[in-house]
Amino acid sequence: MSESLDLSLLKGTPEQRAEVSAALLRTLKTKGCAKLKNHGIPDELVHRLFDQTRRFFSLPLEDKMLAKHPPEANPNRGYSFVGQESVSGISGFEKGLPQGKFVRDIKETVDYGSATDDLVENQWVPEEKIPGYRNFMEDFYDRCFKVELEILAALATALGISESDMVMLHNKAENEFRILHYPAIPASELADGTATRLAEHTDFGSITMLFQDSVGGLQVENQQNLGVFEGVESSNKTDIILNIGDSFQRLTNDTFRAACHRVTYPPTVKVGSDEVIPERYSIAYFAKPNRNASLFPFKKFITPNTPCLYEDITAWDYNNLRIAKLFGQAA
Ligand SMILES: O=C(O)CCC(=O)C(=O)O
Ligand SMILES: [Fe+2]
Repeated sequence: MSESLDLSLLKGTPEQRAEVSAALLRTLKTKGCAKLKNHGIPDELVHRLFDQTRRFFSLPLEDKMLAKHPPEANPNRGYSFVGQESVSGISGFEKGLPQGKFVRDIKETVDYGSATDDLVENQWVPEEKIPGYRNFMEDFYDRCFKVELEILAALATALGISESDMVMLHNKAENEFRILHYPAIPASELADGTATRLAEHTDFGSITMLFQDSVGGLQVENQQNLGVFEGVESSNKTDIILNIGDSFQRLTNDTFRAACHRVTYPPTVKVGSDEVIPERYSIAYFAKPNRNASLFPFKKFITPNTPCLYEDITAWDYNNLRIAKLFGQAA
């Protein structure tokens, strides 16, 4: 994966802004994801985000279950234990493939939304279990929202569409924020292909901003070489790893395609060996268009040569179509 892009240049001269926006678009279109540094969220807070995440997952299971996710997809809030959700149900979705074989994800997660969301509530463990946790997470969500809008505006510039239309489409912060823990596991347990850390998938929203620790194992499909998954280098956990989701693919009428990604063996561990794959933590912020917004492609992308590929659907209906496939398959 190429160098991290310097996001602070978005606040530089008009030339710097145009240059970094174009580089962002180019990297996403070729590599499938981009790494961003100087994004405005202080390093110290990213380190604390990992600390808080570790604290949550270190709680006993009965405490984590005090903030449990319901067994079904919605409301998509709260703690999902290992095995509750499996992403293989949507693996072929973006490529129009039928549902493939079921693969278990060996991960546990917690999903949050905006603190001001009036449709669904976040699930928190009691404050005394992890003092300061809720405040920290709510603040971090808000910080991600600010960065999200800057990135979306930059992408709009690079695509030649209205920045304000793009921002308006996302101004309600109806996003999702997910902490993930992949427990340590013998490599041999993943060897027969019935289980993995996180099965191949695309994200549903507009853009995803991801933080990963230094363990490694995240792979993204190269957009110029489909079928080839490249490891995302993991030495700097304060970098944001950015990728495009399906909603953006629809809005741009496939000018921009959502990149498939997955989490598997880190580069240091031999496939099927007796080694134990170390535990891994990551945090994903899924930026989504407002629930009531239409995902119909922007006019600019519908031309005689590029006819419209998509029916009209609201962001919320589309989200629910996708998320329904994630839960309840383990039985
Ligand atoms: O853990 C990771 O690095 C990736 C997480 C991810 O792709 C997701 O939650 O959608
Ligand atoms: Fe993802």
